[in-house]
Amino acid sequence: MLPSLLFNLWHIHDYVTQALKQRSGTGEFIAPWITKRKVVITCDPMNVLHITSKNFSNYDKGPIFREIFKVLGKGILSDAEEWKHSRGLLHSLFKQKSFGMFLDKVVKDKVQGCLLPFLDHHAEKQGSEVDLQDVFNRFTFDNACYMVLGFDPCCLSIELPQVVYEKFFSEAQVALFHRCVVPRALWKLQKWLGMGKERKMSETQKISELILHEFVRCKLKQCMVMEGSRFPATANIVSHEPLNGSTDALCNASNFSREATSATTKILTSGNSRPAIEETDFELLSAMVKEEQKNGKVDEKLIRDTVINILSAGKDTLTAGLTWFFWLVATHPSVEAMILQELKENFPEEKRMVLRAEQVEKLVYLHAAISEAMRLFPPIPFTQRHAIDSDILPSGHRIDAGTIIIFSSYAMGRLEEIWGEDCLEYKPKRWISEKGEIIHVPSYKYITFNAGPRTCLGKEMSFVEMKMVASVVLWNYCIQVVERDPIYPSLSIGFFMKHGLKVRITKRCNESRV
Ligand code: HEM
Repeated sequence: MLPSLLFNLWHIHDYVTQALKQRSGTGEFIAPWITKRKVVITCDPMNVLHITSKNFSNYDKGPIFREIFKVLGKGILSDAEEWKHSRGLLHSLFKQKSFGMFLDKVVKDKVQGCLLPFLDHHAEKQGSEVDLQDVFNRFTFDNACYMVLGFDPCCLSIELPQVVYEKFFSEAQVALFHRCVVPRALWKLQKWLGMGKERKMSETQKISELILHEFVRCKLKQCMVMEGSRFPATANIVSHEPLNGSTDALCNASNFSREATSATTKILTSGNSRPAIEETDFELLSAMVKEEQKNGKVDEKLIRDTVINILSAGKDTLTAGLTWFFWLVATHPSVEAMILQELKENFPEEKRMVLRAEQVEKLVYLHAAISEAMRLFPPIPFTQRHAIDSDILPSGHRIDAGTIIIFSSYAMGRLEEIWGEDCLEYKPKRWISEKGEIIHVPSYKYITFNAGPRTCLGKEMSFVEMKMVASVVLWNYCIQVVERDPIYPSLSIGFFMKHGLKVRITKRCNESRV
């Protein structure tokens, strides 16, 4: 299958969807480059239920995932004890009311302070093109950093500055996807030779370790000072150097690292356009340190890995989700009209429509429009698992120990059996019941946020953030897609648009809200 796979790589998700359709939802093949293991690809909801929930303990991320995604370390995106520990920790933090309030404040401040001024600026320069994907990428990165680390790198500003860390974060996505599809020996060789995407990859690893190493260290020190005698003796902190050596050695390793060092220094010492973290704020890194302290041990590396896991889990997914959503709305005027109608009915007094988290809960149609966009274009289009022991799937396929199983969320979102004959159409109404409520679709059918014990921890906050952004942007601006570059996904772990989403923005007048 390799020649066919490589030939169809540019539209891999549609190719897989078609192939699965011809095989009643599940196909298997031997992948010689993955040590002759069997790979099973499925979009059968019963198989997905089995793997993610019913026989959960038999399916982990496995050694191949760990090798490919080594850059993510051993936090919540790993297996076994590290996963359990990190999941418990994050789950308890995310459900706290103060975290919800902090999220609301962070997003609202960023929308008001950066996103709206940026869009106003471009709306005034009529005719100027904006890449909305890039805008959302910067927006979500700034928010994620502020929420997790308590600093705002200010990637989203009118000058669109190059922020080294963000740039390499995005490049790592492409390199990781490359590792998933090319023979292992090839990417290993490229890594050894320091060539191509692998060169970028190792630079990314160096910089993320460098920056986070410094950051977590700084934060631990700060926490010690703030908490005084209540904070742990240093002996309780399990300390680690970055994987690739000491900070100094990293700085000397390449030009890139020197660049990174100055970026780090800048970040650590200044550059915060938002008010500094206040006492009542709930920045995750400090909250994690405090929570770990209650358990008697602060593992610096685990905290660092958890931080990088949250940054990568939360940033690109939201960027991809927002980008495809805005493209679909801009190309479906009837959906846009319904969203505006709902805003008008629910918030007749609001001028700019910068809503709070509790306000966006009322927006059922908008919720449906976002769910529908992520059905057709799931921000994580496929998920991989590894079978620990042999098993038989509900579809009858035999699974040997060590088999890799991939479930395609993209194909599942386009299954006629689940969504009906019009499954390829963008129809938010399919999500709304006669009573006007959101119809619950079980997560093993709508797999966008995964299912079972490893369901996404950020699902609710993602809807809140996306609704806050969508309501204010659609209310205030008309978005016209520039029809020049074709719209199709890039070959990346995150489901981005290959050429970005180029649009022209104008201010919306009252008449166009009717
Ligand atoms: C539209 C936005 C999002 C989508 C579509 C999404 C989707 C997913 C998916 C499919 C997984 C499973 C990945 C796998 O097991 O291989 C996952 C896991 C996870 N997500 Fe999200 N995610 C989104 C946003 C977020 C945000 C904003 C956060 C947090 C800030 C977050 C935190 C997590 C975490 C911690 C996990 C790991 C859960 C575990 O393995 O126990 N996600 N997400």
